[in-house]
Amino acid sequence: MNSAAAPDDFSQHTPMMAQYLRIKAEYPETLVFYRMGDFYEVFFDDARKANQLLDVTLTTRGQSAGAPVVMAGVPVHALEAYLAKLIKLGEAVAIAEQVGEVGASKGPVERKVVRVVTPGTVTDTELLADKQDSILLSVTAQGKTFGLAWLSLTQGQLGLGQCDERELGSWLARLSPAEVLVDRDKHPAAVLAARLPITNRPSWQFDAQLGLRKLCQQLSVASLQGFNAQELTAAHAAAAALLSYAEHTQGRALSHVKSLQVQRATDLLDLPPASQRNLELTQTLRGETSPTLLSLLDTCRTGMGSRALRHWLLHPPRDRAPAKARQEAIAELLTTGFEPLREALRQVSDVERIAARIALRQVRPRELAGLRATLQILPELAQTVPTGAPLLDELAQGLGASPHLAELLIRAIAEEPAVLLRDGGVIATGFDEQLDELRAIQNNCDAFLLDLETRERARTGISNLRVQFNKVHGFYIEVTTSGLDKVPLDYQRRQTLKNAERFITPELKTFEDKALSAQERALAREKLLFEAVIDQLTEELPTLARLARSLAALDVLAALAERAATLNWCRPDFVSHPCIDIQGGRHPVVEARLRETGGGEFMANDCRLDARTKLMVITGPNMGGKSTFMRQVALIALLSAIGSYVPATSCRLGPIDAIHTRIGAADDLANAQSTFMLEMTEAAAILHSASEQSLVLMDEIGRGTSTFDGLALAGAIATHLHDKCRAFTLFATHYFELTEFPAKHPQAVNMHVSAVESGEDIVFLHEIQPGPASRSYGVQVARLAGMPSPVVRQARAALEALEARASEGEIQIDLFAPPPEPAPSASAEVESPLLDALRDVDPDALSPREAHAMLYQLKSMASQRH
Ligand SMILES: Nc1ncnc2c1ncn2[C@@H]1O[C@H](COP(=O)(O)OP(=O)(O)OP(=O)(O)O)[C@@H](O)[C@H]1O
Repeated sequence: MNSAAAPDDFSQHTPMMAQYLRIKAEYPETLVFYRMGDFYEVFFDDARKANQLLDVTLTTRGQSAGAPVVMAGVPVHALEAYLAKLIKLGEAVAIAEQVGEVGASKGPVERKVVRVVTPGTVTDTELLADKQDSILLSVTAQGKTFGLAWLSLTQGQLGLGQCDERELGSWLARLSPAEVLVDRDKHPAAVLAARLPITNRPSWQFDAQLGLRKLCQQLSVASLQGFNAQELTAAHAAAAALLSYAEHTQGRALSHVKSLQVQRATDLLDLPPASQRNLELTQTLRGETSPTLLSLLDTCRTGMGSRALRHWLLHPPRDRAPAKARQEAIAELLTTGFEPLREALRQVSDVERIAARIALRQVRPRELAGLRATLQILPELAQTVPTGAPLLDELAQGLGASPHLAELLIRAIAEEPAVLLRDGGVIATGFDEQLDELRAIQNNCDAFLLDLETRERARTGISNLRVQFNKVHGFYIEVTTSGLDKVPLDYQRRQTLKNAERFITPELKTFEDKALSAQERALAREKLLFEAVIDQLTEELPTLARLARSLAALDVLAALAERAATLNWCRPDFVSHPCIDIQGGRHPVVEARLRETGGGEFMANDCRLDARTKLMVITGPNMGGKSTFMRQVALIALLSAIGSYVPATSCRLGPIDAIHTRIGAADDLANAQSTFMLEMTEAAAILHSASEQSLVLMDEIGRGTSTFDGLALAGAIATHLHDKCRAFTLFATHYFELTEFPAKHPQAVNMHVSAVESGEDIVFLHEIQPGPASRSYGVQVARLAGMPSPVVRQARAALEALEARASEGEIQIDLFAPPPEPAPSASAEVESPLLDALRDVDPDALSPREAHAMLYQLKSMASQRH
């Protein structure tokens, strides 16, 4: 049977199945974990899914409505591990707990969904990647405009943005959401292409007016004017679905979500998905997290720092002011020393996530102890922040979290609190008189029981009589079989064991009532007090959020300073005129890998582009270092934009608005059939959007098709980039014909990667030098790669023959000639004397001689025209 298609009338089912199906009907697209004793059970289709995804065994038990009940279960204690696995797979899980008293009413215990865990809304520390934020994104289209609204529940931050269809891919790559909410009837192609976990929501939830109202309510404002977001109606529509979904999964209002950021694509340096991928910023081309630029940079001491660093890297501002402020801070840290700050940061707990969990009232006692420890070391930590750079001063101020917060936590929370509140022992002694009294009763238990034992032994003469307690039977006096004849009359039998009897006396019963109720009351009291502490902490959420931001930014700055010092990087200079002037530039990741593997020294290279030289045609052998050189220029530009130092001896940069890359790489393998289409699609996108301030990397464009096609396209693309986009372009190619390009294009130059031949071998120098490469050395590279020698010999002979033939019958084609005008369309009214003349001819009126003359005249008119 299919549970999703189950009818609303569940009366033919067993009471428990009816209850389950009622819950499931509310969560048709979510796996429902239904608590039964020590297990969470899943039924029917959910069970089959769990069986596939989690490898848990399918069973059938009994029947309901005449069909066997298919089920699978996961043990309660292993829930987190299973949830983590499901979240990673992009699944959502609704957890239905037993909320009623056992036996309180007829039928099954009442159950309710207490939380829904989805990839974009998880807040459990165990389920979240330490170094990555979990973003929930909602996307919807209004006409041609796409509205985006996103939320980081753990940061308590909302974001809004709008873009057109072409830009949507960049937004998705930049935000890299864990879950995307879309209108169930309209799936934007870019969302599907990005292969992100999708959650369908009904169309009516994407309502702009509702969204605006919800946003205002959430942020406690009358309008969004103050955020410059009043007009973003498409984004409001996305926000409507976003907020209702987030509230629905948390089962409560999101009281801590109080900040809104409006992102405009024009504020950021554009990093399209292809650039993020090709430059291996956060993932290698194979999809691994290391070695990448982020893995090299991230020596942060806290998860907050690592997450902020990732954010900085994917959101480089175009405005240079923030980068300059960060540079200044790094310079100060380099002068004064960053190690003490980094050492202090080691002891800091994840304030950002703890704050979110306070807001969602999910915080655990130990997390509060962690927060307390962090608050206590803040004054010491603040001492390690150098003064002098405005940004550092501002961040140091953010560390001045109110001392009364630390004080509250010291007073309220036990030194080493229990893991769970329900175990007790969370509130510190001395915080609450009533709790202390209740605890004293419990603590006096031991003394009372010892005393009673001594007294009863004396009274009865049973020397091995024992007074004890267990959870099931409470307090009792145990007498072994040998002493049973001495048992007094006031002993009432409680339980019979094999070799002993257990009794209770009126005195012990009275004590038991007092002790047990004291324990229960103490637990209830602790719960109440804990809630009150959370209430007080909730008031301080803005302070905690500011503290988290300051700690994260300090961590990133200290890590960037450490990287600059360890890897010998320099501080880039920003200028207002167009230029990319890098001296001694290196590719940081390739350099680090060479060092790790003992692969030799990295060869540093310069790159000079300015208003007069905007395009480099780079030639040279495969493996010569072309791709590495181009990528390093892009990475240096990006690192500069985020305020980092860069791997170079000096660097001067004018304004840059985008980094576009077209690099054929591993994606070619994955999409073998569409390689050329992909290549052209990416190239077309670049030609459409690159501006004079963009940096464009074109690596071997045209290699996905036949030589002539490829060469012709490469020539035309280079021409467009040079003449129309006028972007800073690094154009690596294996088409030698393109080395002619600079001769006809004043802003282009030839560069090549050097290599020397020694005998039949080739040695790569990895040095970028002016001028075109002398030849391509393909055969030598193949030999290096271990190609069998007969193949190398045959290839060499064939190459010589081809070269000889080419030089004999060389045809000169102007690859870069301006394109011909498009042919006039048939319908267009074209002024043509030839056509006019032809129209005037009356063939029947012409003598053969005249006809002959006319033919000559028309022919001569036609050849004049072309
Ligand atoms: N500047 C450098 N210094 C030292 N080694 C380098 C340098 N540049 C590249 N290399 C080494 O050479 C290898 C090949 O470089 P790269 O992939 O950039 O060559 P390529 O010219 O783009 O080759 P292909 O045309 O086959 O893609 C790199 O993996 C690296 O190990």
